[in-house]
Amino acid sequence: MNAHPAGPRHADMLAAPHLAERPSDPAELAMIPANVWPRNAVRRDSGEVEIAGVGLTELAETYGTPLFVVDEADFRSRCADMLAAFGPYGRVHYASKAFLSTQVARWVDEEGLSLDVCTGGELAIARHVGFPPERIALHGNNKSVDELAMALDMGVGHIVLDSMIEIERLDELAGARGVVADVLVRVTVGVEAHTHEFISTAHDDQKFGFALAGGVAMDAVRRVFATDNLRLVGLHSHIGSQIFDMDGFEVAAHRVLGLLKEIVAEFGVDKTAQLSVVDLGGGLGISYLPEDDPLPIGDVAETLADIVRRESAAVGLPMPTLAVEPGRAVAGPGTVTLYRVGTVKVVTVGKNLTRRYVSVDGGMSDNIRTGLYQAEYDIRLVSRVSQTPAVVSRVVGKHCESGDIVIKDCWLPGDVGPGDLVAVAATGAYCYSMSSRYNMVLRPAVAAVRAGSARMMLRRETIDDFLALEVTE
Ligand SMILES: Cc1ncc(COP(=O)(O)O)c(C=O)c1O
Ligand SMILES: N[C@@H](CCCC[NH3+])C(=O)O
Repeated sequence: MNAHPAGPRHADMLAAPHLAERPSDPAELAMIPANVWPRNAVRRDSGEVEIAGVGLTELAETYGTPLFVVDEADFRSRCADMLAAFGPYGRVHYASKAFLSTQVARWVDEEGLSLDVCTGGELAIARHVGFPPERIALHGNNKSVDELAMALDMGVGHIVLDSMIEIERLDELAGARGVVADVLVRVTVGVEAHTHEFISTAHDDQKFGFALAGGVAMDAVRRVFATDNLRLVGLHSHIGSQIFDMDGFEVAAHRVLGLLKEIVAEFGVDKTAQLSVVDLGGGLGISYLPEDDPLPIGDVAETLADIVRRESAAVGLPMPTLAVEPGRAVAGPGTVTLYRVGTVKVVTVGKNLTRRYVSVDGGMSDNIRTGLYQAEYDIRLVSRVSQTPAVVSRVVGKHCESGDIVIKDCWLPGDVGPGDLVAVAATGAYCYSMSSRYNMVLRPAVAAVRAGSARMMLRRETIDDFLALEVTE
C-alpha cells in the first residue's frame, strides 16, 4: 500500500520519471543493500548504520563531514578475491588511480597484488612505502622524461608503451643507464565497450595506445624489436571501465592474440619467447545500485581465462600469462561518503510538480562522477530510521554550480532535514582520487574502520594547506 497521497506522488514521479516505484514500506528505504554497501555495513537496532562495528554518527562527530569511510577488511578481501580468482592464470595489478594513499599501497602490497601507476605522483607514493618495484607497472599516454627516468631508476617491473615518441624516449633513457627495460605495447583494439563514452578507451578515435587498425601497433612492435634497450614482454589492452558484459573482452582478446600470432610469425619463436603476458586491463564493473548485477569475480576470471586459452589455441600459441588491472572492483564497494544535510528546499518545476533539493556539505569536489558520467548511486539516511513516506529527492552539493549534483533522483524519507547524516555507497573509486578544490571547499578526510575501531588515513584539508601554496611577496 502506498502511504503517500495520490497527488504529490503523481507530481514527484513526474519530476523523476525513470525512478522505480515509491518504496511502499519505510523499511525498504532503511535497508542497506549488501551488494552495494561495504561488506561490513549493517543497520543497528537503534537505526544508526555502522561499518566494521563503528557507528557513522560517531565517525561524523570524531572526524567531521564530508568523510570517506573505508571498510579496510572489505578492501583487503576484494584484493584476496581477485588474487584467488586470477592468481591461477597470472597477475593482478591494482589500478591505483581508483584510490591511492600510503595505507592503500601497503594493503595492496600485503595482500600480494601488483600495482599500476600512471604518474610520477602515484609512483612516488609507491616508493614512499617501499612497494616492491618489480611488482609495479607504469602506464600513461604522456609520461614525461622525468617519470620514465624515475621508473627506470626504481627498477619497476614493466612500462606500458603508449606512443612512438615514448619508445624513442625510453630507449634512450634505458641506454643511458645501461639497463634493458621490460615493456608492454598498449594496443587499441577498436572495441566500443558498453559503457559511458568518456570511460571507454579502445575505440579507434581516442588518445590511448597504438591502433591495431592500419598496422600501427605492429609498427610499434617492430620499432621496439629494433631498439637495443627495450625488451617486449607482452601486449596490453584496456577497453573501458564499469563493464558488465564480457563480449568486449572477448573481441579484445581475439584481436590481441591475433597480433601476437603476427609477431611470432614475423620474428620467430626464439626471438619472441619472452613475450608471455597478455594484459586485458581493468574495467570490471561493480554494483552502484541494488539492481546492478555484475558477474561474481571468480566467474569473470574463468571466463577471461577461457577466452584467452581458446584464442591462443586458435592461433597455435601457448596460454600466455593473463594480467588484469582492476581499480574500481577493488576499491569501489568498500567505501561510503558520509555527508551532513544542511538545507532542504522544495522547488516548483511545473504545474502540480515540485522537486525537493537536499543539500549536503560536499558535492562535485568530492564526487565528480555524477556530473561527468551521469553516474548513479545508492544513498541512505544513516543516523536514524524514519517512518515518513519516501519523497523523490535530488541530493546536491554546496558548490556554485547548478550541475553540482550528487544524486540526480532518489527516494529519501520525507522528513530528512538539517543535521541528518546521509551516506552514499560505493564511492571508493574515482571520487577522492578525482576530487578538486573548487570553491576552496576543503578536501574531505578519509577514515579507515576495522574491527570496531577507526583511524585516519588522510586528514581533512585545511585553509593552511591552501595558504601554503600561496606565494606572497
Ligand atoms: C590502463 C588502465 N588499466 C586499469 C584501469 C582501471 O579500470 P577500472 O577501475 O575500471 O578497473 C584503467 C581505468 O579505466 C586504465 O585506464
Ligand atoms: N574515472 C572513471 C573511469 C576511468 C578510469 C581510468 N581509465 C570513473 O570514474 O569511472
